[in-house]
Amino acid sequence: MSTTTISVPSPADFHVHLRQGNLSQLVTPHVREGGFRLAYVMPNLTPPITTTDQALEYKATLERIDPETEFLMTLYLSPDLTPDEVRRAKAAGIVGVKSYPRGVTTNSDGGIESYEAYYPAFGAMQEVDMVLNLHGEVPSDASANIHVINAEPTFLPHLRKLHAHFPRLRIVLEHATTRAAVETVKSLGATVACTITAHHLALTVDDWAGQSWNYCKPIAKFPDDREALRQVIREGHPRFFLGSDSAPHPSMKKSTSSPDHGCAAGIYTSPILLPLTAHLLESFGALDKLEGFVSKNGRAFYKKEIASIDGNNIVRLRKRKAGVTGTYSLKEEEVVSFWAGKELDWEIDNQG
Ligand SMILES: O=C1C[C@@H](C(=O)O)NC(=O)N1
Repeated sequence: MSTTTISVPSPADFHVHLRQGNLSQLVTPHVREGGFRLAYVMPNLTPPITTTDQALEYKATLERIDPETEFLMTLYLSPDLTPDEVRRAKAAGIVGVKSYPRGVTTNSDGGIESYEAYYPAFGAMQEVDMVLNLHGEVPSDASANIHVINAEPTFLPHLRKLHAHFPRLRIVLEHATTRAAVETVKSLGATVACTITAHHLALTVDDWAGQSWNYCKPIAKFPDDREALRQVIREGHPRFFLGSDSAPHPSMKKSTSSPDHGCAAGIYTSPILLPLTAHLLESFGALDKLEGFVSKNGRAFYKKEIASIDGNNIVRLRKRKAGVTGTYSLKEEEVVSFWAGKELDWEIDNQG
């Protein structure tokens, strides 16, 4: 690998929010502009995507916006997900089901309150080989001393239990932020994997306390937790891969300048994702793991290996400092990218 250019075969973002309406028109092309060829699309729209028909309609809309990106669709876990609906979804090419515990993040009001209630659906998913994507936090509960800092470690027993009950069900713990989560996933079998975001490789608590643009769920944790995320990438562990959780929100909803609304959880990385990931991996000595982290590992877990490697699906990065564009807008929509105003050491050279 040269130190001035890197070629990555068909990068895949295994966790991204592409929204709806004008916001979707604005952000969907950024997946490709940010260097990615495949988007694993989250279903937390309003209303959420809970049925096969809704997911297919959403997919068609995204394909109209960008016909060249491959969109893999998910359903939002809800009582609509009967075993029959699982089989229908599988037959229609839907890849996964995303579980949001109630109230932990954006559009999770319809989220779940018990995993056991969904055991029949999980059994059907195991049978037909669909993937279960877990937002790995439990809701805050002052009476049990559960809060945003310990919500992920407190969730991990649920992951262990689900894997024990459904050992052949492919499960992804999404956007891990703690050493405890990394160690738990490593200790489990080949059917359990884990996504890591780019922003959690950069941030710790000090970066979001008082800085609403860096607020997301799960929140970035302590330096030692961030080090565990970096270390597992340095090791090249095959069950850990990129899922950006790129989550655009209108600027007004990220700003704390008005007292009548809180700050939306979500960090927007799509437009700069591949250069940002290369920049971060290089900063902690893992640039040689870039291909595994952004392409091979996730593709192997999802059984979406690249059919043939040719110029069309190679994305090249070159080492050159480039400023991060701050604001993107379309009609009345405006979003601001992570690291706006900063510099990255890598930029996309050409796209096939
Ligand atoms: O899990 C999530 C959801 C996402 C969103 O905005 O949809 N934002 C987040 O920060 N985390």
